[in-house]
Amino acid sequence: MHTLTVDLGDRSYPIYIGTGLLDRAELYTPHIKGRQVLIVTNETVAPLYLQRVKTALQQTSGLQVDEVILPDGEAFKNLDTLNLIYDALLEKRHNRTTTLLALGGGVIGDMCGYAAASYQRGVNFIQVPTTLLSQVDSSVGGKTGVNHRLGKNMIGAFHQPQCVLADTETLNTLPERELSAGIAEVIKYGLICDEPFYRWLQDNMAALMARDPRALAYAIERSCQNKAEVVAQDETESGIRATLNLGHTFGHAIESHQGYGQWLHGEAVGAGMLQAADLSWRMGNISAPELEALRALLQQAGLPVTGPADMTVDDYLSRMVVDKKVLDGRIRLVLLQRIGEACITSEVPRELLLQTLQAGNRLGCP
Ligand SMILES: NC(=O)c1ccc[n+]([C@@H]2O[C@H](COP(=O)([O-])OP(=O)(O)OC[C@H]3O[C@@H](n4cnc5c(N)ncnc54)[C@H](O)[C@@H]3O)[C@@H](O)[C@H]2O)c1
Ligand SMILES: O=C(O)C(=O)C[C@@H](O)[C@H](O)[C@H](O)COP(=O)(O)O
Ligand SMILES: [Zn+2]
Repeated sequence: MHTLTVDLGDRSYPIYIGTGLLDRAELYTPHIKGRQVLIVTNETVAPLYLQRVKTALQQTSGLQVDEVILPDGEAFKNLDTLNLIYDALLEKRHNRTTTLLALGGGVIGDMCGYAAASYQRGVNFIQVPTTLLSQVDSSVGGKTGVNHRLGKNMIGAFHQPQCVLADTETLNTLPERELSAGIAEVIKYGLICDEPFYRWLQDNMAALMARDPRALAYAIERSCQNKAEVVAQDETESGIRATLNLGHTFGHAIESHQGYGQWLHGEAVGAGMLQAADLSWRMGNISAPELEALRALLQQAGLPVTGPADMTVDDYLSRMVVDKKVLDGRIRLVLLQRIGEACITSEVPRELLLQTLQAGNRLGCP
């Protein structure tokens, strides 16, 4: 097992990464302060992993262990589903010392985290991510929340977990499409802050897609290390943390326009990162061969390299103007300064943005 730390002073917490961690009672217990735990999971993950987590927790005598099993999917990441968590907490009389435990992917982690941030004005929670995307990104950093019909993650809070327990063996049951979605966020770290990792990904994408355990473990650790460093510098996104949003202004527009769940978050981010890279090329920041190499890497990872065929420029713009990074009414975008370095700008010439949005499957063409 490898242990990384998210360094936030007296709110620092560990990220445990390894195999067989779900069963290890001693990893959970130091992070459970009271006598109650509510496991939040969904109908897909519960039959696979719920009993193992319960068995581990029940080794602590006197601990009340309850569960709530939510419907599965991005379409259920909303306030209605959140209410099912509050219902369970109240019906089972959970108090302020309770601990919530998110067992599942990013949808479960974001919703469980927001329930923890808001229940009785804030209780503890633990992240047990079971998708690649949640192990490399969503379980770390304390962004929690739910979607609104008009925008992604529009209702939420920053609320850090007590620990993150990433059992990489859970990835053995993950559908191929979800593996690819997770790889999109992995590629993101290479692009925004870690060029050597980007080169490693170019050399090792076939191993990752074949779920080589060593390659996966390395990619997860390196991704978490990168994210932990950014979060430690800027927990609430007043500056550098926004770089973790590369591709997301385009990607969130795709997700909400298509209807949540039609495009997976990672798929929309994959297409969105290529749009951001196309714009970076139009701005003269990266070369045409670098743009082509990114397209090839995304394709090798099984990710889309164009947005939805039927999405118009106006469809994009009407969604992009509600992005959380908008400042003084102006869209702010994360672009590439070069491969391995991102920049945040509201100074993009409008005609270049329109060219990118119009380019469709001809990204990278004048
Ligand atoms: N908070 C953050 O910092 C952050 C970062 C990135 C993404 N997100 C959010 O995360 C969400 C996407 O997360 P995701 O990609 O994990 O999607 P997800 O949570 O929908 O999980 C993907 C699918 O895999 C299933 N699943 C989970 N674990 C499994 C396993 N081990 N075996 C088989 N099936 C399994 C789930 O039930 C679901 O059907 C989005 O809502 C996105 O906005 C948040
Ligand atoms: O942790 C962050 O910061 C991120 O931006 C990570 C993203 O991958 C993630 O999708 C996040 O939820 C997007 O945040 P939002 O503030 O744009 O909703
Ligand atoms: Zn994301």
